[in-house]
Amino acid sequence: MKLLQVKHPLVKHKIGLLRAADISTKQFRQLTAELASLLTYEATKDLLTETVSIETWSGAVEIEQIQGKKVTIVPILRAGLGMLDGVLELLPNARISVVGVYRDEATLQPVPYFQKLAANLEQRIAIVVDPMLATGGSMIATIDLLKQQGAKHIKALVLVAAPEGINALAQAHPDVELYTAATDRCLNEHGYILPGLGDAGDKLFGTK
Ligand SMILES: O=P(O)(O)OC[C@H]1O[C@H](OP(=O)(O)OP(=O)(O)O)[C@H](O)[C@@H]1O
Ligand SMILES: O=c1cc[nH]c(=O)[nH]1
Ligand SMILES: [Mg+2]
Repeated sequence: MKLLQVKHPLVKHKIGLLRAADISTKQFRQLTAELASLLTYEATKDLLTETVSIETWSGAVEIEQIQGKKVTIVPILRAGLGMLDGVLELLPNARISVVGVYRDEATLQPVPYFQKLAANLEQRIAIVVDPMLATGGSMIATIDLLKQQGAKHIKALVLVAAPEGINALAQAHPDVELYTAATDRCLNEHGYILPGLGDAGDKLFGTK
């Protein structure tokens, strides 16, 4: 599996701010969206362009346009919604495919509960977004579902990844590309990432 930890200074700075225990809901939301944009910039570096001729004020000019496959963004409910606006900022025409998966607190197993996917997934690059890759179960279940519906080209964007989740995802879906802002130490006995962010969904939605 291709794994890219984005080392840009802005990413390092913003992920650091996101870890503060006393962060406000507003700041958590804002940084999550900003980091999502920065990861999207990295994850779209290999999009192909083609040269086309357009009319400008000074005559015909050749410009480059993104060609080929269209994109669908796939936020995993709930916490993935916090990244959606940041991705849309750079890909404003992308279709959105929503997948609901929660992690059973006792078993840590993913429980899918919603899906509404864009059409023609086989013709699209799917960019799956979720701030946390812990055991990897939620991401793997989402990618299983996308592949069952025809998706062939999948990139996953996360803010914090645990080694356990990276290994599980690499085993289950070696063809997927994973972009992360940080790779953390390990999971605790409740399956939370250390040092991590805590519960990203609760922080984004102001629950608990
Ligand atoms: O890698 P995993 O072990 O599957 O854990 C990561 C998942 O857990 C969190 O979701 P959660 O179940 O808390 O749902 P929420 O987003 O609705 O809070 C997080 O947003 C991921 O989806
Ligand atoms: O550390 C973790 C693990 C799963 N889900 C979260 O929101 N945080
Ligand atoms: Mg949660």
